[in-house]
Amino acid sequence: MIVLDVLRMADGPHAARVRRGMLFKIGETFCAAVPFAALYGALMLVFGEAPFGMGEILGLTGLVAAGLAGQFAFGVLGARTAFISGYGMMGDFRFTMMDHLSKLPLGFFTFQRTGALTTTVAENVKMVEEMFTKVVNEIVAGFTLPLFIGILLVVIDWRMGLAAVASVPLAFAVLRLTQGRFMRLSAKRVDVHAEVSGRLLEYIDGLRVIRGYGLAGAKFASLRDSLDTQRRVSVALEIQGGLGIMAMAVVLEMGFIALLMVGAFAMLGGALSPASYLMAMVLAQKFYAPITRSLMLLVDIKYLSLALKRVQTLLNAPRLPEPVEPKVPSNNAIVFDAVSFRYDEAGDEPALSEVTFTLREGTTTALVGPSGAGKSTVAHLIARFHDVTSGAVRIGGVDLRDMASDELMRRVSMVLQDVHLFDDTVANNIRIGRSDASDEDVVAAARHAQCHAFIEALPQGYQAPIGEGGAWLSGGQKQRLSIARALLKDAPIVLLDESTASLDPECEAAFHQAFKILAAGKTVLVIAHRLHTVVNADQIVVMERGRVVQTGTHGDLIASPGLYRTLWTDMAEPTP
Ligand SMILES: Nc1ncnc2c1ncn2[C@@H]1O[C@H](COP(=O)(O)OP(=O)(O)OP(=O)(O)O)[C@@H](O)[C@H]1O
Repeated sequence: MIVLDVLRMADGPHAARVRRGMLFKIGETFCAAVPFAALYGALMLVFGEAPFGMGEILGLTGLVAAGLAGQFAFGVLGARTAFISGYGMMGDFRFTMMDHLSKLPLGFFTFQRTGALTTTVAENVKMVEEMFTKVVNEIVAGFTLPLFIGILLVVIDWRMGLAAVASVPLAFAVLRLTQGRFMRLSAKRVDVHAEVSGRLLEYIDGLRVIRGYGLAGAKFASLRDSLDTQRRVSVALEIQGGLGIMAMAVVLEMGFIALLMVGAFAMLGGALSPASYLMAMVLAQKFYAPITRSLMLLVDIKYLSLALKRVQTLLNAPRLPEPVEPKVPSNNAIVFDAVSFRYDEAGDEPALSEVTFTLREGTTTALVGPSGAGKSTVAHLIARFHDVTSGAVRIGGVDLRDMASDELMRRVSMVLQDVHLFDDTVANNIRIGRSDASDEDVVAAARHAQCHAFIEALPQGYQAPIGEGGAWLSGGQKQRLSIARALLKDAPIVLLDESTASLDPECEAAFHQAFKILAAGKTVLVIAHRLHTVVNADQIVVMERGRVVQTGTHGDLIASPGLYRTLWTDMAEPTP
């Protein structure tokens, strides 16, 4: 039962408030029913069924005024409580979700998943928020008002009360009958919606390639297919949902016919007064509309329950486990001890097989090897983007899995090929490295990273907005900003995924100058794509198809036959 699920979700400090909000809503609807009792009294006066006097009139007027005042007071309190608890709870919930996302292995975030995630985090959570702030209380009101009116009807005449409520279970049954297909279509729509988000994300991300190959708009088949399915499912769902609701409403209103007839017979037989008959007719008008509305909301809430399920599935995705008793490394040497790793648990080819080597503290190790050899994977495992499949990665003698993730992140800086810039100022993008850094520290880091000159040349300098992704910055400028971040962070371990191939010689020189300052005294791992940049490394690890095939200095490796010497010779004598 979805309403129970919702209540279960409302735990923590907001739970009591959510329930209080519901009680206020019940109070509000009770007060809304009070004027009907007064109306009944007035009708009895008019039809001469009760003694008419000023006292009675004043009494009834007071009753209506009290009902309206109570309705207003409870209404304000209820709305306030529902909004505070609903938005408060979902605000906390969003933070929990962000925190959870930050602790998932990076393998979780494929394009399709990221699209679905955007839908879940942005839209589905918003839907659940609506449920808490508005829908649940509306349903509470939608069922309690008819309950009070039903009681009033029974008090007036029990036969009319029964006639009025007889159609309610029938309406429920009709709704249930039409629900199976509706829920199947709803589940499909939620899935298709997430798929469309993934496709859109892929489309926007690959827009340059798509345009380059003339695949823009409707020619981009996968997005078009998803949009077509979304349209078909949405139309079918609206038609199916509409049919069910209409059938249910008609069956429900048939209770009014029963009420008319039962009342008429009772009045003709002298068992019912005209005031009671008239009052029952008026009450019937207020009886069915809220039930129809509530049943419609229940259908909506069932749809919302699918959104809730997606949110719960996301929260249940397993995080990288945190140690119960975290250990602190004694130094910053890194050891790969017989590490094997598969991205896909079921896949045949491991990305790394039995990789063993040591990065001594304060030295620079270069990783070289052909494309796909596993170099980036090594760096990602040091940053614990994933956990190893077997073996262990240790820093200062401590297995990464025994180290608190905050401790690891404090120790490691990454300068990646793909520099991510946020839609913020230049200064704040550098400050990602250390959020409490002063302006002077930011400028000093930018100077050392060879960024100061181009930042100063901007009209707004360090306060210039970078724009999402930093589209107007060159590749070399982005990389140096990334070094400025790492300089500011000043972590003892630095991982550099070097892609200097895209830089012109001047930019490359500036980059290496900046990196030299960053690397001084640190334990450094450089993923090198061009061999001439690694000749001075303290150690070179040569990889091929996920294995370490050679280790040594440039001098050692060039002196003996092997992959390194082949790569070096090929580089020196490029094939014509
Ligand atoms: N996210 C991923 N999911 C599945 N397989 C992956 C993923 N990333 C890399 N791989 C695979 O793991 C292997 C090693 O890739 P890796 O990126 O570490 O190589 P690399 O040496 O850094 O390559 P390059 O020099 O081209 O960047 C390759 O076979 C690659 O296809």
